[in-house]
Amino acid sequence: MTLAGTTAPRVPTAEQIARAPKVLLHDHLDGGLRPETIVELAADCGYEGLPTTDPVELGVWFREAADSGSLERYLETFAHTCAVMQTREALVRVAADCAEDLAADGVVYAEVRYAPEQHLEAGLTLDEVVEAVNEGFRLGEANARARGHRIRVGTLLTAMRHAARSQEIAELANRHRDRGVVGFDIAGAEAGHPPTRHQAAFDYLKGENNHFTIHAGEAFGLPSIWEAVQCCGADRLGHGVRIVDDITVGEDGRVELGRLAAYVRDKRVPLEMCPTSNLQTGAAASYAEHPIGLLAGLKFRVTVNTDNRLMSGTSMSREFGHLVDAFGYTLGDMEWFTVNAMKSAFLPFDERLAMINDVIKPGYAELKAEWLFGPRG
Ligand SMILES: O=c1[nH]cnc2c1ncn2[C@@H]1O[C@H](CO)[C@@H](O)[C@H]1O
Ligand SMILES: [Zn+2]
Repeated sequence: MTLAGTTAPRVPTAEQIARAPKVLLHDHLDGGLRPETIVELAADCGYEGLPTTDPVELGVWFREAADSGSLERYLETFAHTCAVMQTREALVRVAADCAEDLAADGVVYAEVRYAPEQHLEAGLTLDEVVEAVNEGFRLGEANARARGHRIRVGTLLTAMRHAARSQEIAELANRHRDRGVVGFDIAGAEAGHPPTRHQAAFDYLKGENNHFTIHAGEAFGLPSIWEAVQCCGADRLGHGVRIVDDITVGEDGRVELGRLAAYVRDKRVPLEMCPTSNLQTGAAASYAEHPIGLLAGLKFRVTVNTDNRLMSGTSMSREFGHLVDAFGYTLGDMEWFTVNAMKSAFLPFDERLAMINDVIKPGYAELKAEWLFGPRG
């Protein structure tokens, strides 16, 4: 007897991927604006530096400019988004758009990051920036709810690694803790800016029992990951793709982990992987060759993320779509990535557990059962 045709289809449809509950841990607020919002905000504040004021052309421009193969060139594009995010109204609008866009894409929980120090040009204080962004997220959550989408958004405050404000930003994150801010991050060009430059900020946050993630192992290799984990004490790694440099796969398929890779896996250090962004900055050659396939196969604590939806022309559904195409992932695999992400979130344990048991698992169970009730021949 053959069982062909009587089991669940392996590969989820694009429509199922879109409806599946998703959790996003690594998304930059200033990397996710809608092109039309940028054009409107630029007109409002008199910013004349945009390469074009046609929203469609502008979206293409960001994707192409970010497609440079270098993290430094990729980061140059943020000058335009930050330029139009300098007032309270602009920050409220961008954050509200962000929550609505993520919710419409099936994201149920997101941690969105931004660098408050990059939004002070029109006179806002650091605290006013945080308050405006939080107001925008609460508005976006409510707007999403009115359209039947459920989403919770927390923020991570980023300090720029080339600058010298990390202590101030860490204190800001601590001050706004439990009021929208769930943690801290450092970002920006990696080479020449090791995370230990910001050791005082990390030590301060540890002293306060607060949480932080560090962009590491994206443009730079193992030493940056080692410092982030062993010196700074990062709770998670932003990207962390270069951990594969400490893994050897023999001709016979035998896998050997070096000490650092073994530590990262043993300690369940979450890796915030962003496949499309890595292709653009040259950290990976193709989706099929992206280290996420190997690392997920080895059961590292891998999560799937967008990084910058504008610069990468992406969404959580698109990232999963690419991975499904490249690796044949099933709904069960998507659920594994999503539970990994929820376990790794900077939300209190009871809330993470409820998200997993009451939102994520029932959502996937329903999707997994759909094949039973579809049209039959
Ligand atoms: O992938 C990345 N690696 C390092 N830095 C990044 C990446 N994406 C964005 N930013 C930087 O983080 C700032 C705050 O959101 C952005 O302005 C950008 O400079
Ligand atoms: Zn990032």
